[in-house]
Amino acid sequence: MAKDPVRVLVTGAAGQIGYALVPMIARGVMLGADQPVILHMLDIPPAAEALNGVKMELVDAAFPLLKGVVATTDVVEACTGVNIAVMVGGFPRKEGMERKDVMSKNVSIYKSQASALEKHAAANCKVLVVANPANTNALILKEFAPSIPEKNISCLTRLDHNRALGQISERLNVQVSDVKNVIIWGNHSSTQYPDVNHATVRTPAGEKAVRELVADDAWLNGEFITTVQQRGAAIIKARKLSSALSAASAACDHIRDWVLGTPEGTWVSMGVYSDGSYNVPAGLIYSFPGTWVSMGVYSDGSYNVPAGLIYSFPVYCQNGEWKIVQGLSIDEFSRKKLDLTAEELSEEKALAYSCLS
Ligand SMILES: NC(=O)C1=CN([C@@H]2O[C@H](COP(=O)(O)OP(=O)(O)OC[C@H]3O[C@@H](n4cnc5c(N)ncnc54)[C@H](O)[C@@H]3O)[C@@H](O)[C@H]2O)C=CC1
Ligand SMILES: O=C([O-])CC(=O)C(=O)O
Repeated sequence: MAKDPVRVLVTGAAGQIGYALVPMIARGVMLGADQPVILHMLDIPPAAEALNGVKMELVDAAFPLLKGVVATTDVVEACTGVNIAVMVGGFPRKEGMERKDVMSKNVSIYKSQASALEKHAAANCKVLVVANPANTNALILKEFAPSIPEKNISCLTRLDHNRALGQISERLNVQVSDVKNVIIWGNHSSTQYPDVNHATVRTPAGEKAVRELVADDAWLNGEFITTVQQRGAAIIKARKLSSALSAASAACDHIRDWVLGTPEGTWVSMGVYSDGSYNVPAGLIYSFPGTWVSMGVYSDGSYNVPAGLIYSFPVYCQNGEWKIVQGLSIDEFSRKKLDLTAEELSEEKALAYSCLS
């Protein structure tokens, strides 16, 4: 029997990420090739005509899974009945503006959109905030939508996670799909910490540690980290526009894994026959980690990250829920980096709250 359509909201849908994202959703990239969708697209009145143009193109593309399109500048109409909300709309920094001015504009946008989602979205709506400052916008949304469970509110750091996978795959000349379990810790900003200490590559001889295969700690602790941290700026320099196709693709990855589960990503450990991976002797029944991904989620104090921040952690997803991967060892180098990005998020939180008063 055909599935009922899922209603997916994209805010800022007339912008460049929106333009890359909505056809992916309508093609089933986000929710699967058998999942019909109804797209809700929100933008602001000056972008109404462009938004209508996007709607016309969606009709012209004749996507079989697309069962309806709502294109509106009315936040209540946009939020009504949505099961998934991808928040891409926001106020960009303009010449001569202070950080606080940008924060203040976004705090007021996320405060009002939080209330609309809380009142009008479907029960158990899952929210992904993409617009920058993504972690702090998500935190404000959480604060002003108290009846949406905090586990349903997240921000996008999957783009950074995918960038880290891409860098390792290029460096080792291996398929990106054979690299797994990098981690992005913290803020979606240049203080984020891309961590490869638990990352592995699938090889004919089993899974091998990235550190062992790269065999260049100076690169892994230096240029690799700064390349991932500053990839957004490098794209802006090259394109004169910020990342859009990779951001849209990462947003689909984030929601897909959250809703449909991370690959072999169970949080119930399962003993399997060892093929020699991680240098575990072949022939033993041994419990190996599955594949995790990075998501910005509400900190519960795991890894001594202050509770009450939206912070990027490694997570497994199963049955529509995420869980922070526990028990990973954190060395001294990593500890400092986890703390530094947490400090920045605490400062952003304080700045955001000062804009509310
Ligand atoms: N978390 C991540 O990994 C990434 C985040 N971003 C962020 O995503 C955001 C969007 O990027 P682009 O699509 O390139 O920007 P864009 O400027 O092309 O589009 C933003 C859209 O949001 C709309 N908008 C502004 N205020 C709104 C409101 N109150 N309600 C609804 N719509 C509103 C604008 O009219 C515009 O159409 C930016 O904040 C950018 O910094 C970009 C790349 C990666
Ligand atoms: O830096 C920006 O404005 C865009 C962004 O977040 C990214 O590409 O990671």
